[in-house]
Amino acid sequence: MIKAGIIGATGYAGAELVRILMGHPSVEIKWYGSRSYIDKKYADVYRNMFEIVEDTCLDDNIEELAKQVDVIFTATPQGFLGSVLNEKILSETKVIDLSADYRIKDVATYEKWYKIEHKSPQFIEEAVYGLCEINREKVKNARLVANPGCYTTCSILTAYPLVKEGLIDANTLIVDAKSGTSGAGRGAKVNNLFCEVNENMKAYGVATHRHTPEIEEQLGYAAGKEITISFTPHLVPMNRGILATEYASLVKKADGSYPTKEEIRAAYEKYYKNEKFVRVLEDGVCPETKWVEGSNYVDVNFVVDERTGRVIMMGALDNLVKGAAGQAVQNMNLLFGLKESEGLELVPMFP
Ligand SMILES: NC(=O)C1=CN([C@@H]2O[C@H](COP(=O)(O)OP(=O)(O)OC[C@H]3O[C@@H](n4cnc5c(N)ncnc54)[C@H](OP(=O)(O)O)[C@@H]3O)[C@@H](O)[C@H]2O)C=CC1
Ligand SMILES: CC(=O)N[C@@H](CCC(=O)OP(=O)(O)O)C(=O)O
Repeated sequence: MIKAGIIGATGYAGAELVRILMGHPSVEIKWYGSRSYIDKKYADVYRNMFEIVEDTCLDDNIEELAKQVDVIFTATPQGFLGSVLNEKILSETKVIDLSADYRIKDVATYEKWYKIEHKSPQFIEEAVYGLCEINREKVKNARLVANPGCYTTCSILTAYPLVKEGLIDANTLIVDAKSGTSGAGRGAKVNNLFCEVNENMKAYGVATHRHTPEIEEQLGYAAGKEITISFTPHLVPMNRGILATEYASLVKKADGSYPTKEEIRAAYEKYYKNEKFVRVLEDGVCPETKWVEGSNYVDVNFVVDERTGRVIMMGALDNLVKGAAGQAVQNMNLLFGLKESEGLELVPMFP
């Protein structure tokens, strides 16, 4: 059995990790890390775990944890892992970080967008960006995996084939994304109170959201050049789910015509035909958050708008599963040579 520890097990992403790992046949959770609930029974923090998890919350002492487990998940706020990571930890255990501390390769970009000084940038270079469908081979040999977040996983996977194949001008990409409120975490914030969120929809972080450089970096690798995009997130009154609607200009072919629907579908099939967790929907079917809820799937599709010369791409995922804990477990499976979908055969729930 793989011994796992979770720092931040009492947050929403950590709790989803607990739920998924409880059903994983090859993993046992040895450490439920917390900051506010030390010595309290985990099932008293999350009562859905009553008579399922008997353990008590421990602290966030990552150095002690590293001696005891094969893999550590850090489901902690930005800056936590960066402030505690060291060579000894990485020599003793694998680390999968659900925060953004090791996602962005350029430390100045991280510090500018996150407004945090990075305390251990020496590990940024070796960290592998854990978007499994794209970086699978690199993940297998990593010590440190930077698990992509919810908006970014959805935004990147939705556009990736068309950027990679040069079918769209990546610099024209506009990502309009919506997130359920669990994306903001369990901590109390006025903006996330029931009366602020219910029966309401709002954009936030317009032109300034920290996920913008992450999407630009990853799609830039696919494009083979630096790109600049627009990204606007919105908060919607749902518990879970991300829906990304993405617009980009199609690149004309040598004969002056636009790529056809069939050519675009062929690009999606080329990259995702064998991907268990990316479902390219049938022609005319738009992704919906409900159809992926509770599962590790990302549903994607597109419509060619011949009138404007643009393609509209759409993607949906569950922010806590493929957008966080599910993808982290997918990465863990790769790190330990397990079947990539082990413990992740979660059927979407409905209604
Ligand atoms: N929510 C989501 O949909 C997604 C979240 N993520 C990322 O996962 C991470 C966790 O997010 P989320 O679960 O939503 O956040 P929450 O606010 O729900 O949980 C944060 C967790 O971190 C712990 N914590 C808080 N501050 C500290 C600290 N200074 N030192 C150590 N531990 C601390 C908390 O402990 P306690 O509660 O015991 O105080 C809690 O367990 C973030 O980096 C986030 O960006 C990534 C993708 C999606
Ligand atoms: C609704 C909401 O507030 N969402 C969070 C993003 C989700 C998240 O936790 O960020 P990562 O994906 O980078 O880990 C936000 O906008 O900051």
